[in-house]
Amino acid sequence: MLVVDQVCVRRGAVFTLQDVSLSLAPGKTLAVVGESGAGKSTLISVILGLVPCASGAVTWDEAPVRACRPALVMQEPRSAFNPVMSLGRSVMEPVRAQGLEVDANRLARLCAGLKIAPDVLDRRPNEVSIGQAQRAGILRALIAAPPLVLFDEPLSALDAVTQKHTARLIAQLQGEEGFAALIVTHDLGYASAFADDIAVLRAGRIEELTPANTFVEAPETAYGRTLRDAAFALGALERVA
Ligand SMILES: Nc1ncnc2c1ncn2[C@@H]1O[C@H](COP(=O)(O)OP(=O)(O)OP(=O)(O)O)[C@@H](O)[C@H]1O
Repeated sequence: MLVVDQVCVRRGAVFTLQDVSLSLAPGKTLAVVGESGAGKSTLISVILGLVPCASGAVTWDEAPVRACRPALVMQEPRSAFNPVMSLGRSVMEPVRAQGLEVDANRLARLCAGLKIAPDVLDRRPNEVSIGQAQRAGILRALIAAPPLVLFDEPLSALDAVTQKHTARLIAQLQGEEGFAALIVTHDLGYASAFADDIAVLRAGRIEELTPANTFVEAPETAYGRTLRDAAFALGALERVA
């Protein structure tokens, strides 16, 4: 399981994460919400070991997280891929980097689930739609069957119908594969519908960590209520319900 234990991250003189603690078990989904600049991307970076902890520790099964080869679904679907490589070649890289061959059955099953036509993988990122690139990003993350997947706004580039389809698909694949999922999102409707728990990050601290099914009815903090009410005002919660 993923354990983030009293982590502080400092950028220059400023702490961008302070005393952040959370855990995430296999098969579970934690949504991290919070306004711009709250530290959500920094949390992903520190989990992946891309920025150091000033204090505290991040582990997967009591070892450094990178040892479990976590996968990241990046926010910008097209720029997440090498522009001069076919999507298919980029997708295979995490498997080949481990000195393994791609399991053709697994690839076919994931492509079918993600509705990725074979010819899409022959194209470069600028030759597919943003939605196709986003689904290819999810394929690349899942192809090597990682135990931990970090999703940074995985639905942000998609229209509402494709968002719903892709959210359900991620949940279905998680049910089959049992990976732990940490999802950074601005979308409280998505978080409340698909996560087990919701962590509200505010100015680098966890303001509250609440089961998703009670967050909509009863956020634990005034700031949680502010976020919830803002999402209601924009219609985000009604959209998923
Ligand atoms: N490389 C950096 N150097 C200095 N400060 C940084 C750096 N990256 C991020 N920050 C600062 O850290 C804080 C948290 O940024 P972060 O990108 O984690 O927020 P976020 O919650 O992901 O925001 P958004 O929703 O806008 O993506 C911000 O104040 C930001 O300006």
